Amino acid sequence: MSEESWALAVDVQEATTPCSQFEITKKVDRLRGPRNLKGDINGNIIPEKSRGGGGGGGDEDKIDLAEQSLLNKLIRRSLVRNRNQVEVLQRDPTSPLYSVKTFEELRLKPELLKGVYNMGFNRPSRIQENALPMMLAQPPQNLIAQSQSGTGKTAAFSLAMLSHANPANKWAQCLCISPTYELALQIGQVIEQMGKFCPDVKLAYAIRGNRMERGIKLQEQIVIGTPGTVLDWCTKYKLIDPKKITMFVLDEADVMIATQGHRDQSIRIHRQLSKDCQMLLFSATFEDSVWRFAEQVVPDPNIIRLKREEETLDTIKQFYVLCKEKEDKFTALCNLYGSLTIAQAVIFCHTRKMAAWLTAHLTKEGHQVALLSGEMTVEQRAAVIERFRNGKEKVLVTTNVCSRGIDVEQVSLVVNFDLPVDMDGNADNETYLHRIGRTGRFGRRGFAVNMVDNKHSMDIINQIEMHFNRRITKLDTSNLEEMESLIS
Ligand SMILES: Nc1ncnc2c1ncn2[C@@H]1O[C@H](COP(=O)(O)OP(=O)(O)OP(=O)(O)O)[C@@H](O)[C@H]1O
Repeated sequence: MSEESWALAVDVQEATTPCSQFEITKKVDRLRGPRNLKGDINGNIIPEKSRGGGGGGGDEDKIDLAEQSLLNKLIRRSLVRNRNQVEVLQRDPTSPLYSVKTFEELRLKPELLKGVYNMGFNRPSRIQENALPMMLAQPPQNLIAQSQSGTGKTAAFSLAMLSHANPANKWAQCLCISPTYELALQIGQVIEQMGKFCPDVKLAYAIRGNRMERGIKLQEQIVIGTPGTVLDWCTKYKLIDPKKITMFVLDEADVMIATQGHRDQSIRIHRQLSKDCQMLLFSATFEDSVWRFAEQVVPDPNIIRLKREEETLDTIKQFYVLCKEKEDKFTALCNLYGSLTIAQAVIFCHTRKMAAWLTAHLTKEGHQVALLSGEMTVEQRAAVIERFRNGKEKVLVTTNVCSRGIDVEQVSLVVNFDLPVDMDGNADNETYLHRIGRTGRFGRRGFAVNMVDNKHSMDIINQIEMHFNRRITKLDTSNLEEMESLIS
């Protein structure tokens, strides 16, 4: 079928049997069974291990778990919203369950409390309410805590380590391992900031490049590092006596086990610790593999979980536009943009090449455009997102690489210049949800426009419609009146 005729066929089909296709695909979807959607209204980047960005095409961006995590940290300004209840599973269900509503209730050292308030924290976050009393309890309790990125885990264990460290003892007492150099530095910054008024508590970084003399003993009470270097410091250089570590923190367990060699190194470090050492493990996700690892590292754990908030398409109007080729998509995009009052828009392309092409053309048309793609460093990506967030550019063109990284409340339009597909070329519903889920946040109305340029992409739209059971309406961007009446 030629492009003209398939577009016509779609028109005819829509005009005559408006719901039939919708119904059929719905049935197919039911047969396929439910899919595992991990919603996140906060725009967190979620591991996409199983996906390669979809559908072939050469230069699509791949996403690295540790990079995602770092990007989240770099662009996050505050706690993410989560209205779900925290689930607590106590090791000893008969012991009373403590939770705190204020930092004062934790009876912290005044200098530490000052550091917490100095960071602008007024009250504990949802996960901190339960995790902090458990981490600070006497006798020490082991903990496995899972909640999405941005809910306050790092701040919680930083506070626990600062509270636990005894400045009178000049040896390493708290050991924290993190999957990468950059992530370790980020944690270190939190500890330094929070411990600003506790000058006697010192921090050492066990990361590559930080060369130490063999045989001397570390004087610092807190050590943060990556598994390889920490292992060297414990075994080869003997800078740390693992038996004197009384608090062990394993951060980002999901990222850790996804990184080659880190799982085994973490277990080797763990084996050297004393049986009485308090074990704390944190993870943003909790697949079976993470859980199995957690159980190995944390005996007799208390477990705290905060489920993600489900993302919803309820407040989002979804459309598709029939186009012939990329130039046509571009014209449709310009029509759309010219006729609507749009605060800010995010446009998703499948490949870097397409994103670069679109950015160049939009810029030529006089739009202020930001481009985000995989060849940039994480810091560059964070800077682009920051500029966009501050309204320096009104349009952000991007590939899958940050489909979940941007948390910009003023985005009212998301355009799928290329539709999200999985490696088999089928609709990638999860990515679709995350892309357009960033409009219409917190009860605001948002619009999503999908560019459809062949029969296959029309099939994808149908698959998405059925999956979410939400209508995606055809939009004619050359008909201003129709467009205004639909998008209002
Ligand atoms: N009690 C609090 N009150 C206000 N802000 C907080 C509080 N706890 C943490 N924050 C802030 O919220 C943001 C997220 O916190 P934090 O980094 O601890 O979360 P996280 O769950 O470890 O996420 P990630 O793994 O992505 O770092 C940070 O900007 C942090 O400064």
